[in-house]
Amino acid sequence: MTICTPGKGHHMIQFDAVHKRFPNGTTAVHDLSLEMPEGGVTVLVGSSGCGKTTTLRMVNRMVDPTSGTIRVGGRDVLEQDAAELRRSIGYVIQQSGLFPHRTVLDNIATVPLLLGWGRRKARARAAELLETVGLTAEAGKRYPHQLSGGQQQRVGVARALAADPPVLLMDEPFGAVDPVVRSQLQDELIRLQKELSKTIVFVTHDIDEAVRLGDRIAIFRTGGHLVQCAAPAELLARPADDFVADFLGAERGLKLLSLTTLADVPRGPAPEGGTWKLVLDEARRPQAWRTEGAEIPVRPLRDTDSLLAALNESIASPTGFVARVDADGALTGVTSRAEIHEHAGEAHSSHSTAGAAI
Ligand SMILES: Nc1ncnc2c1ncn2[C@@H]1O[C@H](COP(=O)(O)OP(=O)(O)OP(=O)(O)O)[C@@H](O)[C@H]1O
Repeated sequence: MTICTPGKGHHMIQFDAVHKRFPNGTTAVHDLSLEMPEGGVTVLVGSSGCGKTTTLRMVNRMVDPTSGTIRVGGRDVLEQDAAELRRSIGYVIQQSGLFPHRTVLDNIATVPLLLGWGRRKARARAAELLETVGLTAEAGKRYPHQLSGGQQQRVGVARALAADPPVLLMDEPFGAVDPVVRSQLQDELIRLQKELSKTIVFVTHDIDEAVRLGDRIAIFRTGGHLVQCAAPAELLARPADDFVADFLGAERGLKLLSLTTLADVPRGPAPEGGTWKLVLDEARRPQAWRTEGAEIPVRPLRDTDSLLAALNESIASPTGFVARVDADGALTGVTSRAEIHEHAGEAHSSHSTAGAAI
């Protein structure tokens, strides 16, 4: 049995020896002990049918466990009224689950109204949340089918946040949108989470999404077995077994580089007198690489960009150099392909030999 205990912080959600067997004999979750830290994102991943959704739905009692205990905020969920518990936990699903005959604003106001906030206050809160999730006031007057898939998902997130619940359950929330919109929605969630620090349980099939969003990732295999639960860097550097390694994919080394920033990689002055010259504007912002008779665009990187982005840029740049800039876009120096390569190798081996699971 894999037990996941993430350090000393407070655990908002605790699964203790939880088992779920459906009446038809299917074991969806097998002897699960898992703790989810307060204010952190725990991502549940694994192949289809491995029990992720069932695990998620046991948190708000949409499914009850056959045995074992689940606590939210220290309280056994089975000792709480199911409807009340559900209203106190935000829930976002793949198809947004919006009421088709209610306006977007009224959809978002659903839980506050159920909680007896009164129409005016509930709508004011809904209007505030529309803005929080990046939608216009005008969108609030429309009906769900008049929005794009990505916009509907934003409304789903706003609705889940309406009563400011401490816990959010998100079941493949971005599964039905195209990759560009998906990436935007992930960015938005990261931004929101920095502000709101909710305890989030997030189900996905997509390991890249898990690595991007998760503070911790729990990997399940068929039969509802938890195989490994760790911070993304730990998981990528030291998969517990072949199943996890296969699930992470052949590019797990590159994924690991996506978690390391460029900040510690040294930089030097831009090359002078060589084949390529870096053209700057009056604010020292890089404009292009220039060589005799040609100019090619430059894509400068900041210290907060990842080593993976740097590696990619160093390969794409015919000069072999990556231009580095500060927050205002002004040049701070350049780094060569060789240096980036060297640091990528070091970052990889330092993760692989780092201490025990965090
Ligand atoms: N109400 C139910 N009755 C019987 N079996 C069920 C029920 N709900 C889920 N199952 C079964 O339990 C197992 C786990 O299902 P679950 O939906 O939790 O998996 P999942 O990992 O979320 O899958 P997916 O990624 O495909 O959504 C599956 O074998 C599924 O068929």
